[in-house]
This record gives sequence, C-alpha cells and structure tokens, in this order.
Amino acid sequence: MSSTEVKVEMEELCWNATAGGGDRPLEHGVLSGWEEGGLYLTWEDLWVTASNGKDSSRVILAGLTGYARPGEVLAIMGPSGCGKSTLLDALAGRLDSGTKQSGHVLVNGWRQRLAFGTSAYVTQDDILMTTLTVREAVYYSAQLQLPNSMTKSEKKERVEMTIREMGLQEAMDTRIGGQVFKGISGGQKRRVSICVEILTRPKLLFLDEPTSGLDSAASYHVMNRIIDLARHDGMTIIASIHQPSSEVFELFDNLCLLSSGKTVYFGPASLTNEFFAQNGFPCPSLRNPSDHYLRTINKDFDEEILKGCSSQSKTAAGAIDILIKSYKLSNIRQEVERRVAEMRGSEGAAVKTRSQASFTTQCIVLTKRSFINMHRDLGYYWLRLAIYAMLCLCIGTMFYDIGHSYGSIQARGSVLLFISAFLTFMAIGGFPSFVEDMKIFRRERLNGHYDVTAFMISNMLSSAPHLALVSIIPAAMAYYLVGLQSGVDHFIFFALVLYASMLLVEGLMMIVASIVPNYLMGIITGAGIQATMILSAGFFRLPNDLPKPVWRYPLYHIAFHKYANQAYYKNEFIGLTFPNIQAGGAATVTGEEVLKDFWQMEVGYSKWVDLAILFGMVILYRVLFLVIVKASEKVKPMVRAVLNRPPKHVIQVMGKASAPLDGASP
Ligand SMILES: Nc1ncnc2c1ncn2[C@@H]1O[C@H](COP(=O)(O)OP(=O)(O)OP(=O)(O)O)[C@@H](O)[C@H]1O
Repeated sequence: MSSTEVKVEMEELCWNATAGGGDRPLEHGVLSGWEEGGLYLTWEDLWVTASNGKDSSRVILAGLTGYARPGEVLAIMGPSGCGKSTLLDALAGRLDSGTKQSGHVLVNGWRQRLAFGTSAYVTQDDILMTTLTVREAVYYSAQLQLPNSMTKSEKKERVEMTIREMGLQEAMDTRIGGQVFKGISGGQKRRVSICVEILTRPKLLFLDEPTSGLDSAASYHVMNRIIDLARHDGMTIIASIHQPSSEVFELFDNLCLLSSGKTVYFGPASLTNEFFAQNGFPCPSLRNPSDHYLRTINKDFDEEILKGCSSQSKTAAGAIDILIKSYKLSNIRQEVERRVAEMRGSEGAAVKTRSQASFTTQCIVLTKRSFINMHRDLGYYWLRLAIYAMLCLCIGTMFYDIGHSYGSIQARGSVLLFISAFLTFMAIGGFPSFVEDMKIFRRERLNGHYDVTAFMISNMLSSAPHLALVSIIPAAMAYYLVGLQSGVDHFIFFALVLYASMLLVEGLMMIVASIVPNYLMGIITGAGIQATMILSAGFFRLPNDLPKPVWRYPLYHIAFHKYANQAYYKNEFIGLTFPNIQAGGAATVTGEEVLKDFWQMEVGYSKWVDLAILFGMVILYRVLFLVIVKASEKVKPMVRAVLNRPPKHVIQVMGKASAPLDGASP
C-alpha cells in the first residue's frame, strides 16, 4: 500500500464517530465541560535533546504535538527508552539539567509554571517514608494538603476512602518498609504513592507507570478508579503505561504512541486498532491490542514479531516508518492540530500551588511526622547513640581520673580536641537517613505538599530532642569518668557546646544534601568540609603560626570548630591551676595562662560568647539551606521559561486571552 493510499484510507477514519467515552464536542475558541476549574495542557513541536557529555545533541523527543483535557485520560505508550518519562517530565516542567527543551507547553493557553507545587506527579520510583504505616503516610499527607476548613474526621474519612479505593485496606497498618526491614510489597507501595497524590483531587495528574508491579486485576481497579476521578472531578490525567491489559486499554480516552521520541500515533485510543490495520498491521484476534502495537514498533527485537502482517515491511523499523508517515498525513493528526489550536485561546483556571493547609498546620504535621520517623529509624539516632556511648566509654577509661598534674594539661587538651573534632565529625552518620528525607522532601515539594520553611523548621524541631539525648548521655559518661572540671554548671556548658556542634553538623549536612543529593558524594563532600574546618580551627597549627593574612583569616574565622574548641577549653581550664614544672613545681600556672601561652587562644571574651556564636551559626546554616533550596527552585523554571518561548502565531492567538497568570507570560 502506497503512502497516498494510506492517506486516503486514513481520511475515512472519522474522529468523533468512534472516539472514546471521554470525547466532548468542541465549540469555537472555548472548550465546553470543565472550563471553571480544569487545566488544558497543550504542547506543540516539543523537542528535548540531551545537553551533557557524549550524548549532547542526542534527540530524546522529536517535535511532539498533543494535548490533554480535563475529564480525560491520555495514555503514553511505547517501547522502553522511547521517551515516555521524558515527555511527562517536559510537560510537568521537571526535566533535569542534562536536557534542553524547545517548542512550547501551554496550560490553559498560557505559558504558566507547572513545576513546584502546581501539579501532582507520581514518579516511577516510590519515594515514601519507610517507617510509617500506610495509614499514617496517607493521613499525614492529607493533613499537609487538605484545607484547614475540612474537619479532622472529614480528612480521616477521605484517607480511609482513598486507601480502600486503592485496595490497601489489608495493609493499612503495615509499615511501608525499605532496605532494613521488609514492609508492604512493591505493588502496594505503588498504590500508596498514587493515594497521596489523588487525595486532593489535583487538577493535573501525571502518572509514570502507575500499574508497574500490579497484577492485572489490581491494574484494572487502580486505573478504573483514576479514570473515575478524571471524569467525576474534571481532572486532567496523563499516564505513561507499559503494558495495559485490553480492559485497561479500553479505559483510555487518548493514546500517544512513541517510538524513539517520535509520534507513531496520537489520537483516540479507540481508533488505534483501525489505524494499525489500515497500514497493514492488523491486530490478531486473540492478541491484546496494546501488546500488538508495542510489538509492532519495538525495534530492539525485530524480525520475528512481525510474522503474519500484511504490510510490505516485516521489520519493526520499516513498520515504524510506515506508521509515522501515515500518521503525519492522516486526518487524525489534523484533528489533533485543530484541537491544539482551539485550546490556545481557551480560558481556564490559574495554576495554583496545591497545598491548602496553613503554614502552622504544615509545621506541626511535619514536625510530628519527622519526629516519629527519626524515633523509629534505628540508623538515624539510636545507632549513633550506642556508638557515641561506646566511644565515650573508651574516652572515659583511657583518660580516667585525669587529675591536676602538669601532664594533665596536655591530656585535657587532647580529650577536648577529640570531642570537639571527632565526636562532632561523627554526626555525619545521620547523612544517609537525611538523604532519604531529602528525596521525600523533593517529591513532596515538587507536588506542592508544603513550604520549604515549614520543612526546615520541622526538621530542626524534631531532631533537637534526639540530638540532645545523643549529646547529653555520652557526654556525661566521658565528662565524669575523665574527671573534667567539677561543677554541674561546667558539665551543662560542656554538653551545650557538644549539642550546638552536633546541630551545626546536621545543618551543614542539610546544605550539602541540598547541593549534592547523591549519598556517597554527600558523605565525601561533608567529610572534606569538616576536615578542612578542623584543620583550620587553630589547634593543629596554632593561631599565631597560621599563614598570614590571606590564608589564615577566612577559614580560621569561619570554622565552627574554632569556637567549639575555645568554649570547651575556657570551660575546662579557667578556674584551674597546675604545678609549674619549669619553675621546679614550686610555682603554679593558671588555666588562663595555659590558654593564652600554650594554645594562643582568644581569652579576651567569655566562653558564653563562643557558645552564642555557635548557636548563631546553627541558625545561619539553616537559613543558608533555605536560601539554597528556594534559589534552586527559582532558577530551574527561569531557565525553562527562556527555552520554552511560544512561536509568533501562538502569541498572536494568545493576545486575546486573559491576563497572564502566576507570573506567566504569553
Ligand atoms: N538527561 C539525559 N541525558 C541523556 N539521555 C537521556 C537523558 N534523559 C533521558 N535520556 C535518554 O532518553 C531515552 C528516553 O528515556 P525515558 O526515561 O524517557 O524512556 P522511557 O520510555 O520512559 O523508558 P522506560 O519505559 O524504560 O522507563 C533513554 O534512552 C534515556 O537514556
């Protein structure tokens, strides 16, 4: 069959006659149905290329055009690696920095920012808090997202209902689980991920492989419920899906079939069969249609799979060529373009951030959730507490009853330095758990569950009591076994310095995690920064001997270990006297003299000033974290906005539409 013949036959396929249940009539310029609140998404000539390394300029998506409408579900299908996730990311404004995007994506006819809290996105990986039960995970999410106007019991009811709809009632009180302990299954995790995103009935929902890990019955029920939501609540749903059963396939309104980033077919799912048949690739009667489409266009396993087709081409590569050419000439494509053009001028709802809970509610709920997570996670603090206790027992026995001899000056210096450097350094052990928290934070942030400041405050509040335990118990063991300066006030000060130092390392690791999210790279970076600070704190190389002035001052003054050292030393030495061996032991040397002459410390101000500087730095580190996260959230959409300029004809059409929303511009 020549391509002209294919074109003629394709023109006979009438869009509206056989389109799926969700197809609605279009009126000129305005879409009927969900105008009040729905989000219309259109994309035209959308290109995505890799922009990093060897792959730079590799085309991932090649000029795609399509749309998604409220009340409908668009399924994206294609062989593995064809660009399904990339298309979802591009539409959701979440492409990573290793890619470049061109063409344009419009929401309600306008270029609006979708990233950071405006759409719900269920990613391929299930990033959930492993220590929570299913009920807790969904309930905390509900509290974070649902409006304050809903009562507690209404929220609970919504949670229970959503959990049941996803078939998770049996697993409600089972912990999600992760690497350390086994919890619910992979398929159940998938459904929990969907639960937390559909709670608020988001206007726009992206689902990347929602049914992976589910059996066919569960897949059908989950997709059926999602489609119910689309129809009932006017949600716009775009789902990439691998291998739907024929029942699931029948639920979709539109289908976007991709191969190597190119459109093989975009149109009503119900017309796909005819499209394939018309081009010489009819679906055998006993085969699942979606299996057939994917086998026909899968170049990775050519030859055999096309046996029996009536087309001239028996290879997938040839089949793809025929289908792409035929689609370009078809009236299905023209209809898609017409609808995309219609939607350019449509007027719909503004893109808003999703969480409707107040800032205070977010802070309270996040603090509670984070506290429970830290409490239940053995690796977060309990293991550290045990290791710290063991280490402090070693310190205590090794430096037991240190005394007040001349030699005890050096021994006191060593034990305090060890505590200030290594005991603090070990706080880095919380990083792996924190990286997991950050992954959850990123997912929830992108989905608009809460504010960054709420996360920062809650993290600080929930970790504070745990860190206090880790500092006080081991510190007391070391302090009293060694026999450091007597007096409860001295011990309390000592524990406060250790506590502040631990808070500082946590803050530092939060900053590192916001820049280097990878766990190994983060540990290396965090360790490197701390080692540099310890080295420049004026102990290994005494302050007066440090290179002057260029090298000395910045690091010496920035390193928090300097202030921690000074605080420990002042707390310990001031008020003590030691026999002066150089003077034959007859005279004594005071603690102040030791600090000034021996360690060249700044004794002109009180130890409380050092402690205040440490707590000041604790706040500074948290604020820095906040600034970095907020800045990174702003930079990404700005870069995207520059690349995502609509062509001239779009600007002309949009000129008649309403004013730009949410900082958007036409
Ligand atoms: N930042 C990037 N740099 C280079 N190549 C990329 C980048 N992002 C995606 N790709 C490549 O683009 C192709 C499409 O990736 P994508 O994850 O979108 O495929 P997919 O259809 O979702 O695959 P699967 O079904 O297996 O999840 C892959 O070959 C992938 O390696």
